[in-house]
Amino acid sequence: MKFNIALLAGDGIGPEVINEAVKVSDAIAKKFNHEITWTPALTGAAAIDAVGVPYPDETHEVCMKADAVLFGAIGHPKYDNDPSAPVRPEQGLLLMRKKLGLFANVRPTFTFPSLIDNSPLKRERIEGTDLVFLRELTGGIYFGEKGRRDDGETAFDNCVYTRAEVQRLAKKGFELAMTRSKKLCCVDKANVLETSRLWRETVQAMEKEYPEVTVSYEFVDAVAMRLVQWPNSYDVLITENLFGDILTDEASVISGSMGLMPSASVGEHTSLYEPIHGSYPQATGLNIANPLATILSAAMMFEDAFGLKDEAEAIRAVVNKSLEQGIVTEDLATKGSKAYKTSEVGDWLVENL
Ligand SMILES: NC(=O)C1=CN([C@@H]2O[C@H](COP(=O)(O)OP(=O)(O)OC[C@H]3O[C@@H](n4cnc5c(N)ncnc54)[C@H](O)[C@@H]3O)[C@@H](O)[C@H]2O)C=CC1
Ligand SMILES: CC(C)CC(=O)C(=O)O
Ligand SMILES: [Mg+2]
Repeated sequence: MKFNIALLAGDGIGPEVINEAVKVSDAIAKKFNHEITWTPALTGAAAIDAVGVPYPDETHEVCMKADAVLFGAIGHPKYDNDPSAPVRPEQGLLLMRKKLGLFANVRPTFTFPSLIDNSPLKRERIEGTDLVFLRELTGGIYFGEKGRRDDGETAFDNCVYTRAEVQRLAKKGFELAMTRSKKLCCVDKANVLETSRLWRETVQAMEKEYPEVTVSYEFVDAVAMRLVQWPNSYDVLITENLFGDILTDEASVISGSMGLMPSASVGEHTSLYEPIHGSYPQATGLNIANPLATILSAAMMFEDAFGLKDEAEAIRAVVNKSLEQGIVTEDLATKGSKAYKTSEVGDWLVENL
């Protein structure tokens, strides 16, 4: 098969982890007789520097024409440390998600048997964890009206959801639950927020369409606690944009590193595969970032976007093998063991595929 993949490396460690994902994807393509054409495009701070905007029209065109998009990360300290910057890399990320219609961000959280002791959480709590967050990605407080009042002393960010937005995300959640253990948790703050009450009411109304699915409704603050206390009690979780963003970073602690967790952003026009982490600016250019979240995102791309399960499994298998053999970057290296460079991990995976 032939694929055209849009390649959006972004900022910070983005280009470094993307580089390794390209190496591994090309090796997989070669092994299974596929042909990949990568089309790089600008995004984030790199795009602001080059053309003044964080998600240029040309980049959007490239994404729309591609069979899938592989995304690194965006963000730069010069914007993080300047709250008054009029144009920000993150605006590009949000615009990209909106324009590509990527309303559902699938974020699996799982453990690797060889890394159980890398987690600060106790083995008996986390062993066997295998849950999936479906994070709503194009609505909520990140996209509502925001601003400052005339007094200059007051700021606001509105959280808005429509029933249709909740329904399309929840539908994916129910469908996913049907393919797994038929357990769905709707995470909200319905005791306080009107948007959460709309979420709860909408999901409750959909329950009759999926009689086999057992749905629980839990408040986000309690989920934040139970997620690290009893992660095995969850299977599929649906939630709004902000809650999903926060809870999935928290959940990455279960796996042992933020640098391990992949995701798929799916929706209307195309699908995009991205690690859940950001541009980790402290590591930029040091060749130390863990590339596995991006490589495992590429595995999700092979499976979900191209329907190539064997290729995806081959990537996951070699990743598992590398972890078992201690070929890991410094975030996973235990005391006294060697920390491999980002590019060394990629090279090892290619050689051992
Ligand atoms: N999707 C995206 O492009 C995202 C962009 N950002 C942006 O990234 C910048 C940095 O944000 P932070 O809050 O520091 O989040 P971050 O996810 O970049 O880093 C947080 C911490 O996670 C760990 N980490 C992240 N990626 C790793 C990797 N590949 N290997 C090993 N460890 C890793 C590091 O300990 C790091 O200090 C900001 O500009 C932010 O806006 C943040 C989150 C997502
Ligand atoms: C700019 C943020 C919305 C990015 C982020 O934290 C994420 O998508 O996980
Ligand atoms: Mg995040």
